[in-house]
Amino acid sequence: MTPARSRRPGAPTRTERGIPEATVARLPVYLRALTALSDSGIATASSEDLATAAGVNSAKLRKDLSYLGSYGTRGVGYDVEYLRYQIAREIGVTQDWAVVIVGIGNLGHALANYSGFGTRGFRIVALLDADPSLVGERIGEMVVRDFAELEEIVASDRVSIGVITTPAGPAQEVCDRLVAAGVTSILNFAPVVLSVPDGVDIRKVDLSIELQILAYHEQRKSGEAALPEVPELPATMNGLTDLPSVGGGVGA
Ligand SMILES: NC(=O)c1ccc[n+]([C@@H]2O[C@H](COP(=O)([O-])OP(=O)(O)OC[C@H]3O[C@@H](n4cnc5c(N)ncnc54)[C@H](O)[C@@H]3O)[C@@H](O)[C@H]2O)c1
Repeated sequence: MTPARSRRPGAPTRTERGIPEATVARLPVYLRALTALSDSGIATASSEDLATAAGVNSAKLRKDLSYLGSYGTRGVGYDVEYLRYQIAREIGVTQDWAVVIVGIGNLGHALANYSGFGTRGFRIVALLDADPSLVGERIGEMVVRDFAELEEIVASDRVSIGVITTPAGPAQEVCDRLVAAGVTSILNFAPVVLSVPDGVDIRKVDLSIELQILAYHEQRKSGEAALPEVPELPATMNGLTDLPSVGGGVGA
Protein backbone atom coordinates (compact mmCIF):
# COMPACT_ATOMS: atom_id res chain seq x y z
CA MET A 1 0.00 0.00 0.00
CA THR A 2 1.28 3.44 -0.87
CA PRO A 3 1.76 5.51 2.29
CA ALA A 4 -0.28 8.70 2.44
CA ARG A 5 1.87 11.69 1.51
CA SER A 6 1.92 14.37 4.16
CA ARG A 7 3.63 17.74 4.09
CA ARG A 8 6.32 18.41 6.68
CA PRO A 9 5.07 21.26 8.91
CA GLY A 10 6.68 24.50 7.76
CA ALA A 11 7.83 22.97 4.47
CA PRO A 12 7.08 25.14 1.43
CA THR A 13 3.98 24.15 -0.56
CA ARG A 14 4.93 22.80 -3.95
CA THR A 15 3.30 22.44 -7.33
CA GLU A 16 2.75 18.97 -8.86
CA ARG A 17 6.15 19.35 -10.55
CA GLY A 18 7.79 19.91 -7.17
CA ILE A 19 8.43 23.63 -7.61
CA PRO A 20 7.74 25.66 -4.44
CA GLU A 21 4.76 27.99 -4.83
CA ALA A 22 6.95 30.93 -3.75
CA THR A 23 9.27 30.18 -6.69
CA VAL A 24 6.31 29.96 -9.08
CA ALA A 25 5.17 33.38 -7.83
CA ARG A 26 8.61 34.83 -8.72
CA LEU A 27 8.80 33.30 -12.21
CA PRO A 28 6.67 36.06 -13.84
CA VAL A 29 9.02 38.63 -12.25
CA TYR A 30 12.04 36.89 -13.83
CA LEU A 31 10.18 36.68 -17.13
CA ARG A 32 9.54 40.41 -17.08
CA ALA A 33 13.20 41.14 -16.23
CA LEU A 34 14.40 38.82 -19.02
CA THR A 35 12.04 40.44 -21.52
CA ALA A 36 13.47 43.87 -20.61
CA LEU A 37 17.06 42.55 -21.01
CA SER A 38 16.16 40.94 -24.33
CA ASP A 39 14.49 44.16 -25.56
CA SER A 40 17.75 45.99 -24.77
CA GLY A 41 19.65 43.52 -26.96
CA ILE A 42 21.37 41.69 -24.08
CA ALA A 43 22.04 38.05 -24.99
CA THR A 44 23.56 36.71 -21.76
CA ALA A 45 23.19 37.80 -18.16
CA SER A 46 24.90 36.80 -14.94
CA SER A 47 22.75 35.71 -12.02
CA GLU A 48 23.69 39.01 -10.32
CA ASP A 49 22.52 41.07 -13.34
CA LEU A 50 19.32 39.11 -13.54
CA ALA A 51 18.74 39.30 -9.80
CA THR A 52 19.23 43.08 -9.85
CA ALA A 53 16.83 43.44 -12.80
CA ALA A 54 14.25 41.29 -10.98
CA GLY A 55 14.79 42.88 -7.56
CA VAL A 56 15.69 39.67 -5.69
CA ASN A 57 18.94 38.36 -4.26
CA SER A 58 21.09 36.27 -6.58
CA ALA A 59 21.24 33.18 -4.33
CA LYS A 60 17.45 33.00 -4.29
CA LEU A 61 17.35 33.49 -8.06
CA ARG A 62 19.88 30.69 -8.68
CA LYS A 63 17.92 28.37 -6.40
CA ASP A 64 14.64 29.25 -8.15
CA LEU A 65 16.10 28.66 -11.60
CA SER A 66 17.63 25.36 -10.52
CA TYR A 67 14.06 24.02 -10.14
CA LEU A 68 13.69 24.53 -13.89
CA GLY A 69 16.97 22.67 -14.47
CA SER A 70 18.63 25.94 -15.47
CA TYR A 71 22.06 26.53 -13.94
CA GLY A 72 23.67 28.97 -16.40
CA THR A 73 27.21 28.61 -17.67
CA ARG A 74 30.07 29.37 -15.29
CA GLY A 75 31.77 32.64 -16.29
CA VAL A 76 29.13 33.36 -18.95
CA GLY A 77 25.80 33.41 -17.14
CA TYR A 78 22.36 32.62 -18.50
CA ASP A 79 21.30 32.68 -22.13
CA VAL A 80 18.57 35.35 -21.92
CA GLU A 81 16.41 34.06 -24.80
CA TYR A 82 16.59 30.44 -23.75
CA LEU A 83 15.86 31.17 -20.11
CA ARG A 84 12.95 33.37 -21.18
CA TYR A 85 11.57 30.48 -23.21
CA GLN A 86 12.06 28.01 -20.32
CA ILE A 87 10.23 30.25 -17.84
CA ALA A 88 7.44 31.10 -20.31
CA ARG A 89 6.96 27.38 -20.96
CA GLU A 90 6.88 26.64 -17.22
CA ILE A 91 4.31 29.37 -16.55
CA GLY A 92 2.35 28.35 -19.62
CA VAL A 93 2.53 31.65 -21.47
CA THR A 94 4.04 30.26 -24.67
CA GLN A 95 0.42 29.70 -25.59
CA ASP A 96 -2.31 32.29 -25.84
CA TRP A 97 -4.78 32.40 -22.91
CA ALA A 98 -8.25 33.79 -23.46
CA VAL A 99 -9.42 36.07 -20.63
CA VAL A 100 -12.74 37.76 -19.80
CA ILE A 101 -13.05 40.75 -17.50
CA VAL A 102 -16.32 41.06 -15.56
CA GLY A 103 -17.27 44.46 -14.12
CA ILE A 104 -16.25 47.32 -16.40
CA GLY A 105 -16.28 50.20 -13.91
CA ASN A 106 -13.19 52.22 -12.94
CA LEU A 107 -10.87 49.25 -12.52
CA GLY A 108 -12.33 47.25 -15.41
CA HIS A 109 -11.79 50.24 -17.71
CA ALA A 110 -8.19 50.60 -16.54
CA LEU A 111 -7.46 46.92 -17.16
CA ALA A 112 -9.26 47.00 -20.51
CA ASN A 113 -7.10 49.94 -21.59
CA TYR A 114 -3.87 48.25 -20.51
CA SER A 115 -2.04 47.07 -23.60
CA GLY A 116 0.55 44.88 -21.87
CA PHE A 117 -1.46 41.65 -21.55
CA GLY A 118 -1.21 40.70 -25.23
CA THR A 119 2.58 40.64 -25.30
CA ARG A 120 2.57 38.43 -22.18
CA GLY A 121 0.36 35.72 -23.64
CA PHE A 122 -3.08 36.88 -22.49
CA ARG A 123 -5.82 37.77 -24.95
CA ILE A 124 -8.76 39.73 -23.54
CA VAL A 125 -11.69 38.30 -25.50
CA ALA A 126 -14.57 40.05 -23.74
CA LEU A 127 -15.43 42.89 -21.39
CA LEU A 128 -18.66 42.05 -19.58
CA ASP A 129 -20.96 44.10 -17.38
CA ALA A 130 -24.49 43.73 -16.05
CA ASP A 131 -25.28 47.46 -16.36
CA PRO A 132 -27.26 48.02 -19.59
CA SER A 133 -26.01 51.61 -19.79
CA LEU A 134 -22.43 50.31 -20.18
CA VAL A 135 -23.21 47.57 -22.69
CA GLY A 136 -22.17 48.70 -26.17
CA GLU A 137 -19.57 51.19 -24.88
CA ARG A 138 -16.38 51.07 -26.92
CA ILE A 139 -13.05 50.78 -25.03
CA GLY A 140 -10.13 50.75 -27.42
CA GLU A 141 -10.89 48.05 -29.95
CA MET A 142 -13.42 46.27 -27.74
CA VAL A 143 -17.08 46.80 -26.96
CA VAL A 144 -18.57 46.09 -23.52
CA ARG A 145 -20.95 43.13 -23.75
CA ASP A 146 -23.81 41.96 -21.58
CA PHE A 147 -22.81 39.63 -18.75
CA ALA A 148 -25.71 37.42 -19.91
CA GLU A 149 -23.51 36.42 -22.88
CA LEU A 150 -20.87 34.91 -20.58
CA GLU A 151 -21.58 31.21 -21.19
CA GLU A 152 -21.64 31.61 -24.96
CA ILE A 153 -18.35 33.57 -24.96
CA VAL A 154 -16.55 31.14 -22.65
CA ALA A 155 -17.54 28.22 -24.87
CA SER A 156 -16.81 29.86 -28.22
CA ASP A 157 -13.49 31.47 -27.22
CA ARG A 158 -12.32 28.67 -24.92
CA VAL A 159 -11.89 31.11 -22.04
CA SER A 160 -9.98 29.69 -19.09
CA ILE A 161 -9.27 32.84 -17.06
CA GLY A 162 -11.80 35.25 -15.60
CA VAL A 163 -10.99 38.59 -13.96
CA ILE A 164 -13.53 39.86 -11.43
CA THR A 165 -13.68 43.64 -11.02
CA THR A 166 -17.23 43.93 -9.70
CA PRO A 167 -18.08 45.26 -6.23
CA ALA A 168 -17.74 42.72 -3.40
CA GLY A 169 -21.51 42.03 -3.18
CA PRO A 170 -22.05 40.27 -6.51
CA ALA A 171 -18.50 38.83 -6.75
CA GLN A 172 -19.35 35.31 -5.48
CA GLU A 173 -22.32 35.06 -7.82
CA VAL A 174 -20.14 36.22 -10.73
CA CYS A 175 -17.48 33.73 -9.68
CA ASP A 176 -20.03 30.88 -9.60
CA ARG A 177 -21.27 31.82 -13.09
CA LEU A 178 -17.69 31.89 -14.41
CA VAL A 179 -16.95 28.47 -12.92
CA ALA A 180 -20.23 26.96 -14.16
CA ALA A 181 -19.43 28.29 -17.63
CA GLY A 182 -16.08 26.44 -17.60
CA VAL A 183 -13.57 29.05 -16.39
CA THR A 184 -10.90 27.34 -14.27
CA SER A 185 -8.72 30.27 -13.14
CA ILE A 186 -9.94 33.44 -11.49
CA LEU A 187 -8.19 36.68 -10.65
CA ASN A 188 -10.28 38.48 -8.05
CA PHE A 189 -9.94 42.19 -7.35
CA ALA A 190 -13.10 42.42 -5.24
CA PRO A 191 -12.43 42.76 -1.49
CA VAL A 192 -14.04 39.45 -0.57
CA VAL A 193 -12.85 35.86 -0.13
CA LEU A 194 -14.44 33.74 -2.85
CA SER A 195 -15.04 30.00 -2.66
CA VAL A 196 -14.34 27.86 -5.66
CA PRO A 197 -14.55 24.11 -6.17
CA ASP A 198 -11.48 21.87 -6.42
CA GLY A 199 -9.72 22.25 -9.73
CA VAL A 200 -10.33 26.00 -9.93
CA ASP A 201 -7.41 28.30 -9.11
CA ILE A 202 -8.05 31.65 -7.57
CA ARG A 203 -5.73 34.59 -6.97
CA LYS A 204 -6.72 37.67 -5.05
CA VAL A 205 -5.20 41.06 -5.72
CA ASP A 206 -5.48 43.46 -2.85
CA LEU A 207 -3.57 46.72 -3.10
CA SER A 208 -4.43 47.71 0.47
CA ILE A 209 -2.68 44.58 1.81
CA GLU A 210 0.39 45.41 -0.27
CA LEU A 211 0.30 48.97 1.08
CA GLN A 212 0.02 47.62 4.62
CA ILE A 213 3.11 45.48 4.04
CA LEU A 214 4.97 48.58 2.84
CA ALA A 215 3.69 50.47 5.89
CA TYR A 216 5.08 47.71 8.08
CA HIS A 217 8.51 48.07 6.44
CA GLU A 218 8.33 51.88 6.63
CA GLN A 219 7.52 51.67 10.34
CA ARG A 220 10.37 49.27 10.86
CA LYS A 221 12.81 51.54 8.99
CA SER A 222 11.80 54.64 10.98
CA GLY A 223 11.84 52.57 14.17
CA GLU A 224 15.39 51.45 13.42
CA ALA A 225 16.48 55.04 12.75
CA ALA A 226 14.97 56.30 16.02
CA LEU A 227 15.91 53.39 18.29
CA PRO A 228 19.39 51.89 18.08
CA GLU A 229 18.27 48.62 19.61
CA VAL A 230 15.12 47.28 18.01
CA PRO A 231 14.15 43.81 19.25
CA GLU A 232 14.34 40.98 16.69
CA LEU A 233 11.00 40.35 14.98
CA PRO A 234 9.58 36.85 14.99
CA ALA A 235 10.54 34.81 11.90
CA THR A 236 6.91 34.77 10.71
CA MET A 237 6.91 38.55 10.42
CA ASN A 238 10.22 38.56 8.55
CA GLY A 239 8.60 36.09 6.16
CA LEU A 240 6.39 38.93 4.90
CA THR A 241 9.20 39.92 2.54
CA ASP A 242 8.64 36.65 0.70
CA LEU A 243 5.12 37.56 -0.37
CA PRO A 244 4.75 37.87 -4.13
CA SER A 245 4.18 41.39 -5.35
CA VAL A 246 0.85 42.55 -6.79
CA GLY A 247 2.59 43.69 -9.93
CA GLY A 248 3.60 40.11 -10.64
CA GLY A 249 0.02 38.99 -10.11
CA VAL A 250 -1.56 41.21 -12.69
CA GLY A 251 1.41 41.36 -14.96
CA ALA A 252 1.35 45.15 -14.86
N1 LIG B 1 -7.79 44.77 -5.46
C1 LIG B 1 -7.49 46.04 -5.42
O1 LIG B 1 -6.41 46.39 -5.11
C2 LIG B 1 -8.57 47.00 -5.78
C3 LIG B 1 -8.31 48.34 -6.06
C4 LIG B 1 -9.39 49.13 -6.42
C5 LIG B 1 -10.66 48.58 -6.46
N2 LIG B 1 -10.85 47.29 -6.12
C6 LIG B 1 -12.15 46.62 -6.16
O2 LIG B 1 -12.44 46.37 -7.53
C7 LIG B 1 -13.83 46.36 -7.71
C8 LIG B 1 -14.20 47.33 -8.79
O3 LIG B 1 -13.91 48.65 -8.37
P1 LIG B 1 -14.38 49.86 -9.28
O4 LIG B 1 -13.93 51.10 -8.65
O5 LIG B 1 -14.00 49.59 -10.70
O6 LIG B 1 -15.99 49.73 -9.11
P2 LIG B 1 -17.11 50.29 -10.06
O7 LIG B 1 -18.34 50.40 -9.24
O8 LIG B 1 -16.63 51.47 -10.83
O9 LIG B 1 -17.33 49.11 -11.13
C9 LIG B 1 -17.93 47.89 -10.84
C10 LIG B 1 -18.64 47.39 -12.11
O10 LIG B 1 -19.16 46.10 -11.86
C11 LIG B 1 -20.41 46.00 -12.51
N3 LIG B 1 -21.22 44.95 -11.89
C12 LIG B 1 -21.87 44.98 -10.71
N4 LIG B 1 -22.50 43.81 -10.49
C13 LIG B 1 -22.25 43.04 -11.55
C14 LIG B 1 -22.64 41.72 -11.91
N5 LIG B 1 -23.40 40.97 -11.11
N6 LIG B 1 -22.22 41.22 -13.08
C15 LIG B 1 -21.44 41.96 -13.90
N7 LIG B 1 -21.03 43.22 -13.62
C16 LIG B 1 -21.44 43.75 -12.46
C17 LIG B 1 -21.02 47.37 -12.34
O11 LIG B 1 -22.05 47.61 -13.30
C18 LIG B 1 -19.82 48.27 -12.53
O12 LIG B 1 -19.66 48.67 -13.88
C19 LIG B 1 -14.43 46.69 -6.34
O13 LIG B 1 -14.77 45.48 -5.71
C20 LIG B 1 -13.30 47.39 -5.63
O14 LIG B 1 -13.42 47.25 -4.22
C21 LIG B 1 -9.83 46.50 -5.80
